[in-house]
Amino acid sequence: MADFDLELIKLSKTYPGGAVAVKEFDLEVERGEFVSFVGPSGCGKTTTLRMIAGLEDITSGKIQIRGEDVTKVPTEKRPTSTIFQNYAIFPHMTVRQNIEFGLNVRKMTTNVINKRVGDILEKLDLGDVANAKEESLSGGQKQRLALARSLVIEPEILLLDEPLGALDANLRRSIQEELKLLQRSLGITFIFVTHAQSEALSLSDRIVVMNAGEVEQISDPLELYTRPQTPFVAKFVGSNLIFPARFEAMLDENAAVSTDIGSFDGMPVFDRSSCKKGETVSLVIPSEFIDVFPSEKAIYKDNCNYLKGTLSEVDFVGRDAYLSIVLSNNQPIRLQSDATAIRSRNLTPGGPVDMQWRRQRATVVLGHA
Ligand SMILES: Nc1ncnc2c1ncn2[C@@H]1O[C@H](COP(=O)(O)OP(=O)(O)OP(=O)(O)O)[C@@H](O)[C@H]1O
Repeated sequence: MADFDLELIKLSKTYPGGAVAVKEFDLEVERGEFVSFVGPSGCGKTTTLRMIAGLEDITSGKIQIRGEDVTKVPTEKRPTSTIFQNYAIFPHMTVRQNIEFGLNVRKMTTNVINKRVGDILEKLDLGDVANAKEESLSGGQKQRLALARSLVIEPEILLLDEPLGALDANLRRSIQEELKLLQRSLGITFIFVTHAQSEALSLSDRIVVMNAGEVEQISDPLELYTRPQTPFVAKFVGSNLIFPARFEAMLDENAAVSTDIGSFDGMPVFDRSSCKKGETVSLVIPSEFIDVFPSEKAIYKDNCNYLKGTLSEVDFVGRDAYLSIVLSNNQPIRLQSDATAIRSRNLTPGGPVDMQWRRQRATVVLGHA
């Protein structure tokens, strides 16, 4: 058996009109991984998914599934199944008939069809609505029907294009949990396209961040959130403070940088030996790692960096606090913090504050956002 379930090798797509949608996309996915594609609208997520499904021709590169080159294999012969945002449920058919459809197309025997459909109806808790049509199904049931229809053909890879996009926020959260549990219990590979980075962060084993047809970073959610590799990812994922900076020198493991508002340091995510003094970099600090104190109450520690500012406003929204602060160069920033911690500090709008974070929490990336 091949090592990887799915391999994209320098996969590229230029549409006939000349639009370059995907550029030399390399990816290796292990069996049973949950991998999400995220990125701004038009960055090439759907095009990539459609190329994997065989719904879109590729311009160059290669797609391998379990070690076999499927680049020229027609969509119905690929071991993939796709779920689209609108589910594409046949409205004139019952739930059972919708699920049977793919098996009939594949000319399976009645015995196999009955067994598989019965199993999947039970697994996805659709038995009670087996004879219902789309119009009488809830959003969650439609979503499960779309899953059932895709899973019944026992694909090796399930491709999901914004499958939760049509659901309201509460239903979306509960279906997210179901989806993750189902994926784990089936052990099949999921490739998931979403606009919602929080969804990708909570569901995925790994996330691919795309920008203008190119891969910016492929990481697990924690790494992506805490160690962005590029200014684009720092801006796109999480809530980071990003300061344009110049590289000064390496201090042990950390890179020392200078900015308009002072000198700081952080973990470099570039080749340390090749970065030269004066090089353009950005200092990235996840806002969750920043503590804010009234200036007179700050206790200075060696393993931390500090930044002074003036608090202009605090908003409490449930468990979060949003602090608006103006820095010494008049730059306004906004920080998201824990409401309980902020309440306990008696911060006064208009007063001076000290922001503190552990040096190791900051990341230094090459280039400016
Ligand atoms: N059929 C097409 N013909 C020409 N250009 C296309 C076609 N489909 C997509 N494109 C272009 O290719 C690029 C990538 O589109 P794609 O739909 O893959 O992006 P996406 O990241 O999935 O966007 P969204 O999040 O909005 O769905 C865009 O610039 C888009 O305009």
